[in-house]
Amino acid sequence: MSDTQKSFRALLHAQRVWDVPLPRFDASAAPADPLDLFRAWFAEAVAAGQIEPHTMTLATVDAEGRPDARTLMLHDADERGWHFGTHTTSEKGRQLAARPHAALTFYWPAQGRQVRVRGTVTPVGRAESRADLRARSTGALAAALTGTQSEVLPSRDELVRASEEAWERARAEPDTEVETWSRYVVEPHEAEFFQGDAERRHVRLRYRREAVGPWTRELLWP
Ligand SMILES: Cc1cc2nc3c(=O)[nH]c(=O)nc-3n(C[C@H](O)[C@H](O)[C@H](O)COP(=O)(O)O)c2cc1C
Repeated sequence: MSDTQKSFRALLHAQRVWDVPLPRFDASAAPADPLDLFRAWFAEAVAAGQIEPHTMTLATVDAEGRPDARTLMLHDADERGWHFGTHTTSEKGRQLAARPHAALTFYWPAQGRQVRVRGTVTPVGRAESRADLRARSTGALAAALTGTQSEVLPSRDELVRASEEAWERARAEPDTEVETWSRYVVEPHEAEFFQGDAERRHVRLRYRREAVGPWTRELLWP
């Protein structure tokens, strides 16, 4: 084994998980709707000082059924589901157009918590997508205006040029439309809340429902 490999392994194996004071989670007192529990856990993550608790992994599948995943920002969570924004023309946008199913995961290590959501993905439509972008920062609009997400970039200079133009336009025309930008909503049929435990007796509470209707709740072996 090379020295680089050895030192990498030593560093890796020195890392710890569930090594901070963790909250107790009484699953028997959990609300009937996973949205209520998500909102409560989100507020607790913010209060616990969790960095960027509004970031999540979005997993999709490509045309061959091969998984793909990336980090995105949560734009909202309401009775329709969990919302995010992206380009319809991006890799994920194309994947979702062909196979409108996704999984989301949030990881909040400050409290040893994970939330998983699975569901059907629907674009919310032009009016809401436009409002979504308008409500966000100049930087978010500039990023959206830069466009061509997931295409091959021939050089860094090209990005700088396109980005400078996009920032200028975002400042001058804050209400400008970005045709390819859409807000999407993941309509959940399953959500799981995981509370880590130092003794590895983690609590996993899964919510499931067939269609729109009441949620069933069950505990899972960790
Ligand atoms: C913290 C963080 C937040 C991100 N938020 C978004 C987002 O809200 N929307 C988005 O399209 N990409 C976002 N990205 C970039 C994506 O991870 C990804 O690189 C991009 O969407 C292209 O993915 P795709 O090629 O699978 O379509 C974010 C990346 C990071 C690291």
